[in-house]
Formats: sequence, structure tokens, C-alpha cells
Amino acid sequence: MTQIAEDSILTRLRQDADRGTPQALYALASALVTRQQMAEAFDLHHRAAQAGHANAQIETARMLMFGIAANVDVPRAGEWLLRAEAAGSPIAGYFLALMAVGHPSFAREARTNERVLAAVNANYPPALRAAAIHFGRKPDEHDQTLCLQLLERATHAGDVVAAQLLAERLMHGEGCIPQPEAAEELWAQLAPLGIERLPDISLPLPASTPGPSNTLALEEVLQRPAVKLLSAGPRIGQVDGLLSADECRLLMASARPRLQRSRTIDPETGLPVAQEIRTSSDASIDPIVEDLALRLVQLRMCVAAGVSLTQAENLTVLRYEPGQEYRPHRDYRPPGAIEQDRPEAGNRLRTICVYLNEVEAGGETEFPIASAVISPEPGRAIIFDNLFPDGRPDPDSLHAGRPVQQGIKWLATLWLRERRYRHY
Ligand SMILES: O=C(O)CCC(=O)C(=O)O
Ligand SMILES: [Fe+2]
Repeated sequence: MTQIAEDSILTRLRQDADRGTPQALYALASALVTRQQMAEAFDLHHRAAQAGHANAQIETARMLMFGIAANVDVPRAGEWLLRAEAAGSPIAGYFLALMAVGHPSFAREARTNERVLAAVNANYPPALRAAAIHFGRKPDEHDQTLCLQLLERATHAGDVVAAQLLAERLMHGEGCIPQPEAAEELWAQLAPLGIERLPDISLPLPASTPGPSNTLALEEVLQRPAVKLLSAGPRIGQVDGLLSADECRLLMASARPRLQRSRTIDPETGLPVAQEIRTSSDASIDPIVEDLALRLVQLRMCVAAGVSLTQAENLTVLRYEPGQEYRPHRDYRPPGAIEQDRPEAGNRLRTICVYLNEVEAGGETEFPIASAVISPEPGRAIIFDNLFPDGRPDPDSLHAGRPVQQGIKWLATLWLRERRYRHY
């Protein structure tokens, strides 16, 4: 669109907004958001929200959740969402469920499941995707069918991540008989969007005790898995099959469009720089792109690590090609780096890494001082302490991602702080 045509649209929206109907305020605010004029957009969304416009209430809440043109204010975001939900918006309920996932009362909040179900019934793709992945972990045939049906509905609603999960299931015959033609058809539709096939992974269903069949019970994520201890000092643990094939694929598909050359913190300046120590690519998942499914996976990782989700830095997904590696390093941060990124959260207490695919050769994680070597297996997690119990950095936590020799290695990492890092 030309600049002139765009300006005339904005002028018309402004004239309409001057008459002050909530819909006109909302329309102008939405147009300003696409033009990155966030301060004015927030003011207009807020006015429309006060006048009772449900979508403007959701947008006001989202801007307060993510601190866009306003300071993060989670309680106020929650109030706006409750108002929008009371006015009949299932999407507002979805965001309330999303925020509840990091909260200590999550297990007792039966309404979270009801809210997600309402958003599923409204065909809201992020809710369909999260519910599909939830049912996909359950071995019951009925739940597996539900998973596929929900992925299909999300795909029809335009969700490209769900489409990738669906294609992989159809290809491998997970929860259905193998349907390679249907999978190929989906991949053909995704190709013009620049989306390639995901790595082939085959994984038995996770060993966790599933909730009741045919019932959405997201609190299943809070079950603490058995951790196999590989070393007592520093503590290194392993959990096989922590994540399901759908969850591994979700992480790879969500990260792929956001990959860039990895950076590490320069100990001198405390600033991120590209260095030979870490030659992979990675994607940091900003909370603003975090959907319910991604938050549930991160909560699962945090439960395994015995740490609150609010202590987690942004999820990082790494991708190593042959020859790429993460040379020996420690995850705790130099003092300068802590000061630049929420010093009140303290240092990196613990790390959890989950391998997302099979690596043909190489790519093991090695702890040279603790004498542990872990081979990548999809869904396998390793959890290790970076600090002594008294908070001092433990130099024995030295570890490395050995060079990949053949194939690609995908890994998801959460660096966990000593205290609260996230707002919710
Ligand atoms: O790639 C690996 O095996 C290790 C990754 C790692 O050390 C990290 O993400 O902090
Ligand atoms: Fe590390």
C-alpha cells in the first residue's frame, strides 16, 4: 500500500475515533499497533476497554502483561481479562489460563481447564494446539484420536505449527495408521511458506501417569518425574522421556523461524557477542510469543528441575550443525552480566537441557570435571547445578556440547535463577 493510501486510512480511522464509539477506538488502536505507535495505541485500547469493548480489554491486558507502552502490571492485566471473560470472550479465558500456568495455585485452579476448553470450543488455535499436545501424551486410543482431531482443527484454522505436528504424526502413524500421502500434501502446503520437514524422531509415549482419558487435566504437567542421579557434586541428573515427540516438535517448529547465530556473554563487558566458544544457532523465545503449549512444556521442565517457572530465563532452543559445538563453559554468569539482566533474580542456580531429536553422531554433553557424558536422545533431559547450596559458583559444573559429527542436534535450555526472574 502506498504511503498516501495508508495515511488516508489512518485519517478516516481518526475521524471515526473522534466520535468515540468503542469499536472506532479499537479499530484505530489496532491500526496504530501495526504501525508500532504503541503509546497512543495503549491509550486508545484502554479507553475502548473502559467503554466495555471486550477485544480492547484483551489487548489492554496483553500490553500490561508484556509491558508494552506500559509497565508490566499483572494484577491489572488479570482484571481486564476477567472483565472480557465475563462479557463472553473465551480468548480472555485462554490468557487467564496462560498466566495461571506459572502460578503456585495452578494445581487447584479447576477453572484453568474449563477456560482452555472454552477456547478450544471457540476454535482458538493456540488452545487447540495446547490441548492436542496434552491429549497426545496419553496412551489411550481415544485420547490419541482426540489429539489428531484437535491438530486438524488448528491446522484448518491456519496454525502452521499444528500443521507440522500433524504432518509428522500422519507420516509416522502416531495415533493413526501411517498416511504418508496426507503428510506429503501438508508439507507441500507448508513449503511455499519456507517451512521444511522437521527432523524425524520416533519416541515411545512418556512414562508419566496420564490423567483420566477424554478429560483435559493440564495439572498432569506438575507430576515430578523420577530423576536418575549421574553425579552428586555437582549434582547432575537425567530424565529420559521427559518430553513427548509432539513437545519436541513444538519446540523445534516454534524456534525455527527465530534462529540466529548464538551469542555468549563477554566476561569483560557483560554484553552478548558471537564467539568461537559457541558456534550453534539459537532462538530465545520471548514471553510475547509464548503460547500456552510452550508455557506448559517449560513448566514441565521446571517441575523436573524442582524450580518455579517464574525463576526461568527465556527458553532458548539451540541448533547445531556438523562441526558446531559449545566449548567447555559454566552457565553461571560473571558479576557484570547479572547486573545487566535482573540482578534481583540472582545467578543461574541450575540448568535444564532437553534434547529434541536423534543425533547421528557426536553432540554429547560432557562434564569433564564431574566425569559424565550424556548422549542426545529425543525427550531426554539433563539437569545440573551451577552453584553450591550456599550460592557460590561451582567451577566443577564445567560442561560442553561436543561437536556434532553427523546430523543435526536440537536442544532446549532453561537457565534457572536463584529467585524470581519472570513476572508470571
Ligand atoms: O549442547 C549441549 O549439550 C550443552 C548446552 C549448554 O551447555 C547450555 O545450553 O548451556
Ligand atoms: Fe551450558
